[in-house]
Amino acid sequence: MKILTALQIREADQRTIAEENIPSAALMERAANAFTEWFTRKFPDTGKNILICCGPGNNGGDGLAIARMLHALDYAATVWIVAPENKFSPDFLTNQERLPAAIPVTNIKQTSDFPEASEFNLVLDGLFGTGLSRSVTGIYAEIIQHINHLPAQVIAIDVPSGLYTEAPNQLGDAIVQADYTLSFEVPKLAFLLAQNEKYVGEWYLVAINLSPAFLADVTTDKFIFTREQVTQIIQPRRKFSHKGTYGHALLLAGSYGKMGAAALAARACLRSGVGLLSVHCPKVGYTILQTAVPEAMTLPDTEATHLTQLPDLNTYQAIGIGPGLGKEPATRHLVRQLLQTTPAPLVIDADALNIIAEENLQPALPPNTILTPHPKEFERLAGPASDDYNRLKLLQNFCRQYGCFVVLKGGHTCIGTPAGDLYFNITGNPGMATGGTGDVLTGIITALVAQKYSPLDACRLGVYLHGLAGDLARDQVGETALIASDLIENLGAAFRQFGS
Ligand SMILES: NC(=O)C1=CN([C@@H]2O[C@H](COP(=O)(O)OP(=O)(O)OC[C@H]3O[C@@H](n4cnc5c(N)ncnc54)[C@H](O)[C@@H]3O)[C@@H](O)[C@H]2O)[C@@H](O)CC1
Ligand SMILES: Nc1ncnc2c1ncn2[C@@H]1O[C@H](COP(=O)(O)OP(=O)(O)O)[C@@H](O)[C@H]1O
Ligand SMILES: [K+]
Repeated sequence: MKILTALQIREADQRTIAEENIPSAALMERAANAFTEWFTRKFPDTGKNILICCGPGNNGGDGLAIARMLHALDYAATVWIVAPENKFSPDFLTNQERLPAAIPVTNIKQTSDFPEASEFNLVLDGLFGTGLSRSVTGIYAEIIQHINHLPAQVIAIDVPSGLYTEAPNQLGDAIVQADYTLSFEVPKLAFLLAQNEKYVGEWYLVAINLSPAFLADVTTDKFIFTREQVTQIIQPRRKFSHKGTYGHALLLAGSYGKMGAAALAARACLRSGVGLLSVHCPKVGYTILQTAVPEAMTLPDTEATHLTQLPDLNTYQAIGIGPGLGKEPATRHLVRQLLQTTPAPLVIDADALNIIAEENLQPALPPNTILTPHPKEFERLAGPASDDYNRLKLLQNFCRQYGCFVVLKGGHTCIGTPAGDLYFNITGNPGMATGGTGDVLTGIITALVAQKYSPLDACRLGVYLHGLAGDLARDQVGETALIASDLIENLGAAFRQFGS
């Protein structure tokens, strides 16, 4: 699914109106209908007092149409029209004419127009949508502060008012802090970034059937990957296949006190369909791994506490390195050697990433290598980012410069490709913010690479299924008690959703 800019969304609206030969107010009606349908399912209690704040543009027009629809469904709707300049979009005016006289309306042009405090349970924010062109000031900013201080749940129509859809706001900008954002047809980049969490809340998309031809043709470098795409990527196992069909993976992982990371990565790798798995670990890990993961073969290093020597690398289809590795001098040397000599594709995580950053080994990364940093590890590799938008730019530049795939982990994990494209994930939950879940992801992606998925498909499939396993685990134990092993236990159920 493509992530579009505000400008592209405006073009999509216009193309839809032209191709269907409908008035623009009909598209607004469709949007308002879609919003109302979602709203009545989410808030079926018609006893609630609903305030609908409308700005002067089409976002306000949506608000007026929604007010009319909610009124017809017996909800108690009150409208505030905030427009100091008395200039309205044509579709706003159309919907103002259609507003039933029974709905109370207050026109607000200045602070003294503010009504006496009333008791609202819900506020629908229709001040500004994708038409926002500058920071909000004056009476609009006052209204936004007012909304943010009301003890009511706030639902943003299309976009939280005051939030730019694809660029950072200025510090101190007035922005609506929504509990929910219900957006039309396409996701906006702003929704996917941690810095906007308190404005966007939980976000949902509703279809308004924008021109399929336009959506197919429009170009973007930012995407969300969907369940449908995962269905297309995932390969069923074949009847006459054998363990050789699904690849032999090697994991280089673990050090004294961190063998758990190796065990988690190994178990996740096996649960993700790899044919054979070997784990190269320090000698202290031998008994631990043979006991915790009997399905894996164990190749002990000559050194007790950390990895010092590469094993023969010639029998593997994928090599994963990093979980629990430590940063001893001999291990640093091993990482450097691996980058120079690997005959198989690499998946690199954790301390292996830190070693690459500290030793400035980025230029030695073999093409199409997959790196799986969290934001701190990425900062060590690519330098500090001024904000989440800037971090995405650094991500694109890094992937282009070194010809690699980077899985930048977080609430919406983002995969960068050597072509500079970005793919965002929508599965997963905050229960996964716990030690070891990243090691699980390394194991999953290594298994998928060993099974000959392309690097991009291995990343997309791996990240999606990892998050889905987390969501299934949450259904069982909740978010607080969730631990990394729960993800592994739920990988089977995640794969089974795709018949695999
Ligand atoms: N036919 C369409 O174009 C459709 C539009 N839709 C709605 O229309 C919205 C976009 O509407 P508009 O393009 O009218 O824009 P908005 O309603 O977001 O903004 C209205 C106007 O306010 C002005 N403005 C921008 N920033 C301002 C600021 N900081 N202070 C004061 N004034 C400011 C601009 O001139 C802008 O055009 C979408 O978010 C969506 O809610 C939906 O009804 C679907 C159909
Ligand atoms: N709030 C969150 N929502 C969804 N996924 C999350 C969240 N926090 C962390 N995760 C996921 O959990 C994993 C954590 O990995 P990482 O930070 O490397 O932890 P560790 O090294 O301790 O295993 C990543 O895949 C990340 O996307
Ligand atoms: K809005």
